[in-house]
Amino acid sequence: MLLLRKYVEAYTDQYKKASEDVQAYVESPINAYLLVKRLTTDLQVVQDLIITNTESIADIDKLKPGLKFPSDEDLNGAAMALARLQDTYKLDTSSLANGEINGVKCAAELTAADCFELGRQSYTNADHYHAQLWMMEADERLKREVNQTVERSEILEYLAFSTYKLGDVGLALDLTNKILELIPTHERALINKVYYEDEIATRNAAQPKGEDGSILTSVQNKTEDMLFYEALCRGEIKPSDEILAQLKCRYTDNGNPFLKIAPFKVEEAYLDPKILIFHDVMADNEIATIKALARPHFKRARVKRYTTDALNISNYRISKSAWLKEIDHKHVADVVQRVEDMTGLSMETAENLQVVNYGIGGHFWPHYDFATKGDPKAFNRFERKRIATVLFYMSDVAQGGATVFPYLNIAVWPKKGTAAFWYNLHSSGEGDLHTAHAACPVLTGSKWGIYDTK
Ligand SMILES: O=C(O)CCC(=O)C(=O)O
Ligand SMILES: [Fe+2]
Repeated sequence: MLLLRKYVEAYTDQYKKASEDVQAYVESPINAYLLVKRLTTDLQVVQDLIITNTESIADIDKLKPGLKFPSDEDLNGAAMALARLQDTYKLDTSSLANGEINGVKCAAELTAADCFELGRQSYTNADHYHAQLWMMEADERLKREVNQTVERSEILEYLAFSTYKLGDVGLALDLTNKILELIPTHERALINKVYYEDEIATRNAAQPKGEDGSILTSVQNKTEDMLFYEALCRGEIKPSDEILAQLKCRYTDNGNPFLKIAPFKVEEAYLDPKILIFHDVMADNEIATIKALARPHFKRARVKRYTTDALNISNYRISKSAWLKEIDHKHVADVVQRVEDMTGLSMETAENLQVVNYGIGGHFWPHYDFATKGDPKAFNRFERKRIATVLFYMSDVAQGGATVFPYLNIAVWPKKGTAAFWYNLHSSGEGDLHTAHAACPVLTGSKWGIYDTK
């Protein structure tokens, strides 16, 4: 009973602290992780909090009644989001643990136990690369901790095993010997020692292990395509000078008399396929209305599996969506009309407007907006081919969050009030395979968009 009271008190304190941190948490993935550790309830809440943040203390307050201790699943989601950010934006583990992102201090420091927890979760995901990084960091931090937050032998055990999985048996053995210096009777260490020594003796050591079918997030396991995608997200890749030289900016009225007075400001981002950026196409008050209308209806985005036709939550698309109709508000109808004016395409076949919010770590892996060949539904008469896509940005994003086209080497950076527009199909009606695109993970801040396909 006493123990229970202690838990509740500790938790209440954590909760208070977490609420104060909300603003800071919006700024930093590390704070997001700490926040999840402090007040998660269930997976849905983690998704709301860390993955697609809710931006306000009122939202956090709503969670109060259901508070429970963070589950393994919650912490796991947080660790995966952090690993994604770490890889994509080449974030250094020690700096992250110091609460720094790209040289700017924006979060509290992690304890050795926090680092240990991140390592343990990575290990559970068979992500031995990040497990090793975080366990090494935990060990470093532990040396400096007066009140030690975790047992060194536990760190060393995970560290030895991930090191072994990454192929360095010699180091795994050294680490295991260190455990035995601390606890000479450590049972698992004694068994592993013999095992590692055997491996070394049979010179079987060079082979990295660990193909157990689980998620591969380690840098070692990344394909060239993934590494290229991440470089694009970091803004390191550009189209050739020849291609850039052909791009123009212009005013356009699309032959529409109404637009003669206020033509659109259009910037070409690519010519074939045509990708255009429209500047200043949403007013601040429209953005405020649309965010407010969408907020109560947000649900974690789901992805259709064509094999089962079921809509699933998936790690390759992490964001919240809500759908709005023209009748919901004049501002929605105005935006729908604007899409028609911008594109010259009728909105009759369009889906409702999808409002999307990505929080820290939120992203959408490279994909097409039209049904691809392998998808039997592509030939279903109910499944429309999406001719074009319009994407309005309703926020700037402090760091990360670009829309990138991996086959075209271009990155479009979100800017409040602008919109990107592209055709997904060739004029023949066939899908244009160069239109593959993705939403890079948000590193700091929050990304808001309206997504409309027609
Ligand atoms: O948010 C983005 O940058 C792209 C989103 C997207 O491609 C989609 O929702 O289909
Ligand atoms: Fe898309």
